[in-house]
Amino acid sequence: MVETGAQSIEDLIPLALRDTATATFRYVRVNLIATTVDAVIEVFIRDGFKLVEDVKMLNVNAHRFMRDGDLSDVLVFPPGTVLHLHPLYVDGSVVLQDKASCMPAHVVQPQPGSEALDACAAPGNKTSHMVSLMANKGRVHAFDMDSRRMQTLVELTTKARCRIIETQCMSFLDVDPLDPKYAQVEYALLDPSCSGSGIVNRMDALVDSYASGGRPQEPQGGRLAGLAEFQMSIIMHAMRFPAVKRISYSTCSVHVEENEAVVAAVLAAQDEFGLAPAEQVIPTWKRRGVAEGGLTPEQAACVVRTLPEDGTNGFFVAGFVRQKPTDVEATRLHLQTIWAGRPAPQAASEPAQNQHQQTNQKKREFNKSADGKPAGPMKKKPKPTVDTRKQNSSLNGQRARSAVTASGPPAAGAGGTSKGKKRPKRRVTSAVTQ
Ligand SMILES: C[S@@+](CC[C@H](N)C(=O)[O-])C[C@H]1O[C@@H](n2cnc3c(N)ncnc32)[C@H](O)[C@@H]1O
Repeated sequence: MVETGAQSIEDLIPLALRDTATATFRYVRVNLIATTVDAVIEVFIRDGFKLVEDVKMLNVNAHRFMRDGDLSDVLVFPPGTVLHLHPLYVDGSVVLQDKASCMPAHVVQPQPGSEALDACAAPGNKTSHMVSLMANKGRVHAFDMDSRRMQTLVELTTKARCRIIETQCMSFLDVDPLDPKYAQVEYALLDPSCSGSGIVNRMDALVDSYASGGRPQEPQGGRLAGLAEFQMSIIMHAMRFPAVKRISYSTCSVHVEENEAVVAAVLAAQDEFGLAPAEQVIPTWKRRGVAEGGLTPEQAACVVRTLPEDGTNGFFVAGFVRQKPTDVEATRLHLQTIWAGRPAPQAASEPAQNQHQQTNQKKREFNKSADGKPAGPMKKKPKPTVDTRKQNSSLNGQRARSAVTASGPPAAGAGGTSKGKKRPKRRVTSAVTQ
């Protein structure tokens, strides 16, 4: 970017392509690290824009805009509004991000001062959104396998003034959930590679989501099945972090196989997490999931779909919440023992020890391998296999029976840990602390 003299990633897009990127409304996410929604509204009004209350009044020629009715930090402009040269965008006070892509951070709801992870983070729009909601306080662990996209994440989140992101260029599936470093991680945003079939806005296709480069393609043959297995393994892996209590799972795909069916398969494969209730998942948004792929109508009402006719890209978001609280202190004590290589310290009390044993028992069950043998909860790299006790998974019988493994990329564009390929070394490409 520096070499080309571009000010932002959108500047790298040929002008001809920018003209085609006007199919949907233009959404402006206010970066709460830098400013407030009211302050941004004032600036636009000073610049000659009129604040209106009805979407029917949005008209590009009349310079109008409005607050978004579902997301408190988002403003809506008519299709075709050119904002990438606006000073608020250039200085990082606002981010140009499709509304649907702003939903996951609102579903995961990370609190200021807490710890969160972003499993497939680059180029980082949702990572910086979480940091904005966290008021730049706490820690966000951002993982991505693609070093080029990770570099973009570092640039974009630096521009957005994020100071609490620690990036690691590696497969999320190789991250050890029991590493003490992640013992406080309570929130997980999962936006893994997908078919990209929901993307209608060329600009978003180029700067925001889907896979690791290339164009969205119509899925062929088993590609969707491979993506679904990979997506499920990412969710199951995030569920192994002991303190994680809230997860958002999203795709920019319109296919049931990557959306409702993956959620149904995850619900069938474990019982630590359930679906977040509808009132916690963008409750004002009318379009919900479809009762297909194994989801009941009640479950489908808990997840969100968006379509181009809603003025956004096609997108899907689901929230998972831990059903029972984990005994984080017991887990921490246990981890301390393992990592220090010395005998277990006396637990604070007998009940805590019992609780701790129960927690491990649960984990052993959770980590059971496909043949039913315990994989061992304290393995350095626990295999993200899916417990196959509940084989009536709706993902499809074949897949549920074979259990998801994360040992190889399911299809071109999706990223597991590549067999036969050299793995990217686990490394911290940038660590920014407060
Ligand atoms: C849909 S994009 C993420 C977009 C990002 N969340 C955002 O909003 O800017 C999916 C990302 O997952 C990454 N990825 C694929 N396989 C991965 C894996 N096993 N571990 C971590 N990241 C992976 C890809 O490199 C790609 O950057």
